Amino acid sequence: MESDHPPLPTVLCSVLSMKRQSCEVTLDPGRSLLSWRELRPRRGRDRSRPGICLTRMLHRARGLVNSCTPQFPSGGVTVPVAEIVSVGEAEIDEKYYNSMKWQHMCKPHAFTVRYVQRKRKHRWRCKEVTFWCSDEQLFYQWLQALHDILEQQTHRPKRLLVYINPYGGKKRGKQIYENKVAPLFSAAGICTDVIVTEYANHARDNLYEVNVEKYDGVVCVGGDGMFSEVLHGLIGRVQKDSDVDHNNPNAQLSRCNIRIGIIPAGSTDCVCYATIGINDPETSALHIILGDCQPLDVCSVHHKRTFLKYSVSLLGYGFYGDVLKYSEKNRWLGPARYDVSGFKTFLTHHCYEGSVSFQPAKWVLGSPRDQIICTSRCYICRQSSKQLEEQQKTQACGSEHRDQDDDWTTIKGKFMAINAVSMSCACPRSPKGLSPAAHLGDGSADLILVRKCSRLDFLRHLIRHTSNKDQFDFPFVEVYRVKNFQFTPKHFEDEDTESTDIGSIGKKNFPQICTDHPSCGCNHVNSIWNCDGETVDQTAIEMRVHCQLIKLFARGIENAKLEDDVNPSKVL
Ligand SMILES: Nc1ncnc2c1ncn2[C@@H]1O[C@H](COP(=O)(O)OP(=O)(O)OP(=O)(O)O)[C@@H](O)[C@H]1O
Ligand SMILES: CCCCCCCCCCCCC/C=C/[C@@H](O)[C@H](CO)NC(=O)CCCCC
Ligand SMILES: [Ca+2]
Repeated sequence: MESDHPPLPTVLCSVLSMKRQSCEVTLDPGRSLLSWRELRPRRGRDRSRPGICLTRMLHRARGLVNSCTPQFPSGGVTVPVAEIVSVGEAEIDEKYYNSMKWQHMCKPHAFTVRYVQRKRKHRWRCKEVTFWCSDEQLFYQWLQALHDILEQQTHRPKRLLVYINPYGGKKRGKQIYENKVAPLFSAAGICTDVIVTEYANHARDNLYEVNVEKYDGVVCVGGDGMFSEVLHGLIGRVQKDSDVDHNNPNAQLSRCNIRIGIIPAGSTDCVCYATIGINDPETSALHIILGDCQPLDVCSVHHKRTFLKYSVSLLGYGFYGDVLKYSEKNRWLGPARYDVSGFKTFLTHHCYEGSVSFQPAKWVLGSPRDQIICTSRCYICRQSSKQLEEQQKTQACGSEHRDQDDDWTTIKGKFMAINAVSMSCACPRSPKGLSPAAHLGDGSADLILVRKCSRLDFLRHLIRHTSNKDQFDFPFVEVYRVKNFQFTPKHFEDEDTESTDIGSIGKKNFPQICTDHPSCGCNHVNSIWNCDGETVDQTAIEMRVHCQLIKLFARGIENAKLEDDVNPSKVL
């Protein structure tokens, strides 16, 4: 009787030589695993003369081919095919070749497998192992089998467009790419077109012109600002191509299917850190090579019916707006500019008056204080996006997104900081981020309101960003999971809100002195918005989250155990 099931792929199992040691090597296509383990050396065997045991190996190898399944109870190495970086003919260095006394053979039949090795704190390294085959036939059989199985990894990129910001962070972008990334891409057979940017917004503008279709991904080498350029270029290009008016705050934006990779070479590297778990160029390059895919929420920011910016990490007013404003003047300091400016901003201790209105993200399963961390293949993100899609289908409102009008909450007051984050915003300065339980792709943002408080209280709140303690556990801090929000500064409310000169509104208000409360610290009427590290001039804004609008070459945080990553500091 004929079976309906396709025949099981054949297991390839041979005795090969690795570092002068016999090894049983198995490729199991059914389970997509490559494994090897050393065979115990026989007593009395002359280990310095591996050539001698080749004949024995040859017999055993032939006997074992296609015959068994890998079972390595101890001591072996097993690598999922999905984590093999590349396979190729070994490049044998002369010294090793001579020492092997194999000079009599015309060519060594050896192949090298490069694969991902996990280190501490989400760091990945590319490890390599070389296997020697006893004859040419066996060598080609292995190369062919490994190439065939890697060909099935169809989600891996073959052609990438790379933008390098030579001036980001410590100005090491080019060096980082050339030394740490390019060799890995080339080993993995990835073709690249590399553009070293010559001015700010070069990458963004270029993305409107290039034929993006011919690439499997766009890579940016730089920090959050450089990522933001690529984000704006790609989203903008897709909306233009699909005739979506981005100035309409309710427009249903078209998703970008081309993935973005980030090689961290900036000052904060928040997007990279929060989606991979570390800001390490080699780790990022390996995630790109393996073809990881992490959907990411994007927030659109508008002033009235004018599009301002997109944000994926922090949209912050007050403290983080002021930090950015002062840091921009000190760019020459590199990454240290944020520390200097953070200290200065903390000392000035400004608060800002205004009103915040928002609609809660009712469909989401999580909440900002539930301590459920977003991880690889996050259940909450998958469920939330499914629910949101169904909701949108039933609304059946064509290309316009319509929110219900009945569930707005408005909060008025004086704030030290208003932060909206659509991801945790974890970064080296704050390993668990501004909102540790925020989700990368749940279609919501966490809106954190830090009301006016004493300097000491604000310091206690800030310090908790560097420890495991709950930064929301203060009477002056509130946090909401929202789908959108609007902010109107108090001074703006008093103005003619119908003014058409949008660009001048923020600038006009900024230098004014608060006459109401000369002693309360509100000596600046308005702050500015920090949108992923870029300044936004308008103070009155509205923001809306677009669920999973883009995709990154990342996989979220694997086995998120915050305790491992953060040194608990003193309770303040
Ligand atoms: N060739 C260039 N010359 C000047 N500025 C550039 C160039 N290429 C890109 N930029 C701009 O540099 C700014 C900062 O870059 P980037 O984000 O890479 O570094 P960073 O600001 O040090 O890091 P982070 O954003 O992580 O804090 C970005 O806003 C980007 O638009
Ligand atoms: C006394 C100890 C106090 C320690 C307080 C540490 C708090 C750090 C929180 C850091 C949160 C970063 C959020 C990410 C923002 C990025 O989109 C943006 C662009 O790169 N970076 C900054 O605005 C740079 C922001 C830099 C802030 C200092
Ligand atoms: Ca989110």
